This record gives sequence, C-alpha cells and structure tokens, in this order.
Amino acid sequence: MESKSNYKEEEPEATMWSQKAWALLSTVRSQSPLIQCITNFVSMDLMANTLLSAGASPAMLHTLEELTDFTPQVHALCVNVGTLSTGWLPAMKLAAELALKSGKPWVLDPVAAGASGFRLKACLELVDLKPTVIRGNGSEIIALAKASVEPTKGVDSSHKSTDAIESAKSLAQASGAIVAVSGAVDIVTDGNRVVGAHNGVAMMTKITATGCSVTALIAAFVSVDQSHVLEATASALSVFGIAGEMGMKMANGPASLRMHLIDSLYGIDEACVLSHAKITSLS
Ligand SMILES: Nc1ncnc2c1ncn2[C@@H]1O[C@H](COP(=O)(O)OP(=O)(O)O)[C@@H](O)[C@H]1O
Ligand SMILES: Cc1ncsc1CCOP(=O)(O)O
Ligand SMILES: [Mg+2]
Repeated sequence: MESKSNYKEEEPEATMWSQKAWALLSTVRSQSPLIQCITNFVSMDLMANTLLSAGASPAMLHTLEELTDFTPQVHALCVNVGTLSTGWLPAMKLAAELALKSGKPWVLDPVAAGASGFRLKACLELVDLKPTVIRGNGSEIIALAKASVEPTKGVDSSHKSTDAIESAKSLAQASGAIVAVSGAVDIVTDGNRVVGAHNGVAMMTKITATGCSVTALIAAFVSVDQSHVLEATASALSVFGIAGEMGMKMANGPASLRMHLIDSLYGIDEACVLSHAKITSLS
C-alpha cells in the first residue's frame, strides 16, 4: 500500500488552498449544481450519494434519445467508461459533444483504459471531445498517455500516482484537459503546474467506486468555478479525502467507512476543511 507523502506545510499556500476548498464546497452546497452522470452500474449508487451529500444534484441519465433535451440543461457532465458497451458509447460521445457545444464542463473517468483495445480506443475518442478534466488512477493515466494496451489489474491501479506525473503532464498538454491522478497523493496538473492533494485514507481503495465518485465530485466543483479548473479539481479531491479521514475515525472496515464517508461529506464544516485540507504545489 502507498504510504502518505512527505507533505510539508507552507503556511500561506496551505491557507490559500484550504480557503479555496471551503469556498468551493460552500458554493456547491448553496448552488446545488445539476450533474449528469453517465456511469458504470457498480458506481451509480455511491456516486449519486456522494453528489447529494456534497450538496449537488445527481442525474444518472444515459439514453441517447434524451440527451439533446437534457444535457444542455445540466451544470456539468461526468462520463465514466467502467462498464463500457457498444450500446452506451454513442451516448457518452453525444453527451460530451452537447456539453462542449453548450459550454458546460465535462469530466472523463477512463476506468481501466489500458485493459483492452476497444476500451482504449473509446477513451481516446472521448479525449478528442475535449474533456475539461480527466481523472484516473496511475495505471489508467499512464495507459491513456501512452495510448497503449497495458498489463492490467483491471479497474485497480498497479502504479503509484506519483509514477504517473510525467504521463499526466503529457496527457494534459496533448488534450488541453486538467489531468488528475488519484492515489496516496492525488496529483493534479495542467501540463506545467503540478499540485498534490494529500488527504484520504488507504481504506478508501477497499470500497468500490470511490474513484468514480470523486470524479463526479470534481464535476460538481468545476461547475461552480469554471475559470479555475485546476483549483476546483484539487479542492474536490482534498474534500473527499478529508471525508474519508473523518469517516475512518468511526469505521470498522470498508462497509462502515462507505457509510461514514458519506455522513462526513455531508457534515464537513469550515473548521474541518481549514484544519485538514493538505494541498500543495509539487512544481
Ligand atoms: N493509499 C491511499 N491513501 C489515501 N487515500 C487514497 C489512497 N489510495 C487512494 N486514495 C483515495 O481513494 C480515492 C479513490 O482513488 P483510487 O483508488 O486511486 O481510484 P480508483 O478507484 O479509480 O482506482 C481517492 O479519493 C484517493 O485520494
Ligand atoms: C469494479 C468495477 N468494474 C467495472 S467498473 C467498476 C467500478 C470501479 O470503481 P473505481 O474505479 O472507483 O474503483
Ligand atoms: Mg476508477
């Protein structure tokens, strides 16, 4: 298991970041953005509950015929290829096109991107539709950046997030997206700047769909501050990690952490974010 990083607090920067994270969570709570999620069957419940507990409004609509009416009305779109099929891919692409055309941010979760040629091609086609943010684990971001099918652990990562920093930077530069790599340290980059969010607990990897859910939370945070996408992405990752840390104090294992994580995300207050957020520049 990856260990926590050598985070060193630098006062003014740390304060700026934690205030930003709190401001964005407060705005999500007050504006309750509508987030369309086209996601895998495994994640639907946890993702919707994550968005609700953060104050956003989830809608798991994915039927092709509905998208022209619905997608232009949402505040952000989250596309997750976890249980990809030929039937769903056209809806993912159309929703991304509609989001792009209507100026709405959209976030891609390239689950298991390197697991098969079909999946990799689909992810690369989605990247061509200009996601605002791409969030994956280390192995997914490396596969996507190299555009190659890789030896895989499926949806889980066989790399540390820090192994994927150069891949994340090159993917960000090639795609124009902000790229986030989750792990013990969550990495966020625009291709030049690299920021680390050092919150979370390792037990979060033992709950399925925590990665999917934080991707949807990123969509919610970005929807309320489209001009600071990197900051919104790092803030969402940090807030979700803090909820994991708080939840872990009450949990006995993955199942109770799942419940306490959602409760903690719902209850998290300003003092908690200001004292627990650990976001810092890595470059
Ligand atoms: N070793 C770790 N320590 C602390 N938090 C972690 C660790 N690994 C992952 N996380 C957190 O768990 C969540 C899911 O990340 P991850 O497991 O990398 O995604 P995925 O489920 O897509 O593989 C993220 O919020 C991430 O920050
Ligand atoms: C287990 C599984 N299989 C296909 S999608 C999925 C959920 C993956 O969720 P996460 O990427 O958040 O671990
Ligand atoms: Mg994942």
